[in-house]
Amino acid sequence: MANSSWLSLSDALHTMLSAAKLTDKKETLALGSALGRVTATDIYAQVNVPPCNNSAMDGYALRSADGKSGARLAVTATVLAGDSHNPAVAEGQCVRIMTGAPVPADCDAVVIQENVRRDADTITLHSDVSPLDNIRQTGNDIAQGSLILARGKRLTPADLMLLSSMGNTHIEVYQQLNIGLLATGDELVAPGTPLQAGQIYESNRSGIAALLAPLNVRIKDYGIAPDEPETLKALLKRAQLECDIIISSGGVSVGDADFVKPVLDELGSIGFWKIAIKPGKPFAFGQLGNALFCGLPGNPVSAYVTTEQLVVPLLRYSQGESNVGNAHRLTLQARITQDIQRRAGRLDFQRAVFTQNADGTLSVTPLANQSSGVMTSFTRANCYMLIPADTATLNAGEFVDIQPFSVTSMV
Ligand SMILES: Nc1nc2c(c(=O)[nH]1)N[C@H]1C(S)=C(S)[C@@H](COP(=O)(O)OP(=O)(O)OC[C@H]3O[C@@H](n4cnc5c(N)ncnc54)[C@H](O)[C@@H]3O)O[C@H]1N2
Ligand code: MOO
Repeated sequence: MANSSWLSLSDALHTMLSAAKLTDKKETLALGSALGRVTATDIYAQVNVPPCNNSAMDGYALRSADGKSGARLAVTATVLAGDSHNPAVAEGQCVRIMTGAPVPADCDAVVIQENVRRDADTITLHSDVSPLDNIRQTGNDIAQGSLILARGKRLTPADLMLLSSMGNTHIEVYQQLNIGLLATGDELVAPGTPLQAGQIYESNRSGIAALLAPLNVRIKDYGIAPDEPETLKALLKRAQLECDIIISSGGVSVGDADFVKPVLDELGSIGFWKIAIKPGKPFAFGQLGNALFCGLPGNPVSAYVTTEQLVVPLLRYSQGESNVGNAHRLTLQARITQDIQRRAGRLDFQRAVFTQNADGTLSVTPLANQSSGVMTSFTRANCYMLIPADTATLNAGEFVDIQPFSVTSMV
């Protein structure tokens, strides 16, 4: 049943981003260590790329005025990539030139060698040549002084190549966020230990840490806390001094051993509790001293979904990344292959498999078991299928939104 006190996903995200403290601590890193970090300043091109007119092809540099089909030109010199000489080229002459070599100042075109016949030191053109043919002009990729990366850009491999192409060796980025991670629950034991009666293996921390790995944060693992308020308080008091953001899983519901919310209330403040999403309803957000606190539900699927949909955007925003807001996940449209009946009230993130049809359209089939404790359907799925909060019935053939798993939020 829907409840009017539950926030929508977008309102929850908005509240979290509004509470985020943008990091202002910067550091300078060698490019080799900067992948996935966020730029802390605007970066302007220090040089033209390419730095001089150079040839895009192997062939002959000439004056385009001489470039008529059938013309015969004398080959007077050779220029290789890396050469610095600038041979004079008179009317009726040309120079042999290689890809990447500087084009002599007297020339304004390059003809590819496939379009000439060479006899000793003479070439005959097979076709007309136009000004600037096969020339990569100075500054054509990047003009010196132009903005190439704006502040707030998460660095991709392509960005690092671009920076290197301009001669940069280091870059100013925001410092890593310190993220505290803990699991709560008396029943939990770390994998590697034999299970006793009543115990299960703790799995949420490994998945959450892996989901955060591309964000290049520093994770401090506080381990597994028992369902005991005083121990939890002591742990969170320590974590709030050591972390920018604390992420816990479990203990946020209404059971007799669910202490996370009352402890958050006592030590800090609760921003909101409960969101109209499925899974993930009892997600709690608040403040502990100077740290933000995200209390994920303990069910593994709920913890995973709320990490992806709420925690990742919060971290990206806190890291200084611009462009987090409206499009943090690519959303496509697919036709559902079966009827669905469900109880309306929460935006449903169903684990599903999408395929592409011969005509390019997409079809999507939800997996049979959508229980919040079942991770197997996650590993078999390749997308979320979203059912809007107010939708109770979907008929086969209708369009639904899907979010493919393999496309991350690095837009
Ligand atoms: N009376 C109600 N009961 C529940 C409600 C409700 O509204 N009323 N909400 C349900 C929903 S929805 C969820 S989600 C869960 C969330 O509960 P908690 O956050 O308190 O989670 P726990 O009770 O601690 O654990 C739930 C489940 O997940 C297992 N678990 C917990 N942590 C881990 C971990 N780190 N690794 C692996 N498995 C974990 C735990 O053993 C439980 O089976 O509450 C519903 N109840
Ligand atoms: O919200 Mo719970 O996450 O439905 O299982």
